[in-house]
Amino acid sequence: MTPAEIAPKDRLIVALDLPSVDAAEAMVNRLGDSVTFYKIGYRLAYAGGLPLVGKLADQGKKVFLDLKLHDIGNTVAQGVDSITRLGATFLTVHAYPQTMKGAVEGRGSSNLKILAVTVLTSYNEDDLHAAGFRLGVSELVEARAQQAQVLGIDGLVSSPEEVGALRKIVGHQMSLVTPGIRPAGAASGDQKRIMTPGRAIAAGADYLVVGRPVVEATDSRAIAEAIQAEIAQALG
Ligand SMILES: O=c1ccn([C@@H]2O[C@H](COP(=O)(O)O)[C@@H](O)[C@H]2O)c(=O)[nH]1
Repeated sequence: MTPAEIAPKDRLIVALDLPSVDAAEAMVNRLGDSVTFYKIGYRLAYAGGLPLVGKLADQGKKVFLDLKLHDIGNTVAQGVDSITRLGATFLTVHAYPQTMKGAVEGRGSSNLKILAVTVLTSYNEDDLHAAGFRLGVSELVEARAQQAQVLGIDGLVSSPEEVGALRKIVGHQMSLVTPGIRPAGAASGDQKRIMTPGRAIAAGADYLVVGRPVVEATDSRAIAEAIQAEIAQALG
């Protein structure tokens, strides 16, 4: 499927950052047929959430496993090989060359798509410098995107602020997935590079990841559907 063929509704990925499998399943039930794509990250994965990947896939949902792997290449390759059997659509690794190379090797010819996390959306220039990087956010995101492309990575995670530049580098060969999405007026929390759903889609993002604004809402389904409507409007 080319990015242009992705239905507006399927571009919203809801982050199930919830404390238990019961809480996650209750959220999936509340969202019903409105949401087709879910993300499982640290909180749920370490609370027994990995079997939920296959369960959601059996219900026709897609699952983004956001484990942000980073280790020596051999360990990453072996870990990713195990993960190919869980039924996820996307898996994240950090965008370090050895890590990305190992992930591509572990993925092999399976259907699992590897996304490289370029620079976390909670980081700004000061945070990067404090972590010892010489490059600024946009330079590091672009350098990592070029390396990811050469290594055969399937997609990139960045903030929507970098999507325009990334599209020029990688074209439509790689999926561009953006957290750091906030509906107008929503609290940014710890996110520092943020955009509204409509602006992120207009900038060229393929998928939007939204957690707290949906899962902490009084009416999660209404918020998810409002985001999907904004996505559809931005796509024209
Ligand atoms: O750079 C990144 C990579 C991953 N994330 C994850 O996305 C969600 C965002 O949740 P919100 O509640 O909408 O802020 C969360 O699971 C992060 O781990 C990211 O935010 N930035």
